[in-house]
Amino acid sequence: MRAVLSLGSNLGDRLGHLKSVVDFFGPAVVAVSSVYETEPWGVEDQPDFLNAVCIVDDPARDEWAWLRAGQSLEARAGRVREVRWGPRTLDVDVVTVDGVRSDDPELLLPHPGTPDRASVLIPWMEIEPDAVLPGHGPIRELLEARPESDRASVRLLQSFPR
Ligand SMILES: Nc1ncnc2c1ncn2[C@@H]1O[C@H](COP(=O)(O)OP(=O)(O)OP(=O)(O)O)[C@@H](O)[C@H]1O
Ligand SMILES: Nc1nc2c(c(=O)[nH]1)N=C(CO)CN2
Repeated sequence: MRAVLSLGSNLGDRLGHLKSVVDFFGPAVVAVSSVYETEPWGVEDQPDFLNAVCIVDDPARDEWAWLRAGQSLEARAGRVREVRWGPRTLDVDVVTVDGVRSDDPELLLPHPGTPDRASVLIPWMEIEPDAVLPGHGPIRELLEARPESDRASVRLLQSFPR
């Protein structure tokens, strides 16, 4: 199935952690955004994040397989689970998988944070400007609804290293 993944890191080798995901999924990666440096939301007293979005497609992987793969990459990056919205070496969020809707707390789809997060919407817009978030509408409109201060907290850093 086709999935939109949001990647984030604000500890250690931030760029290397994002790159590890794209390297791992290899030919399943359909598109990757640039890398953005973003001010932290949620817990604000923590280092800036690097964020990117990648689109992956693999007929052998369903939404659960994408979640588990992301979690194993987080573990490999040495991620320790501590504070909600706190600092992390690698965060892989499953944003959407085709049109799947899920209210299982282990796998909420679409990811409920998406409509509010310029750090996801801006990189996603870069690679899929006409995307629609199931149940929420066009991401272009979701982004336009964000306050300017929010959009300004997401800054283009560099193209994705491949
Ligand atoms: N769409 C999803 N993508 C990734 N994890 C999800 C999703 N829906 C639910 N989860 C669950 O969320 C938990 C991980 O939460 P985590 O600690 O990464 O939250 P967070 O990144 O701090 O906050 P947020 O989920 O708001 O970004 C995991 O147990 C996972 O099963
Ligand atoms: N800018 C930004 N802020 C965050 C992020 C993130 O990926 N980017 N992830 C968090 C963990 O849930 C908490 N805060």
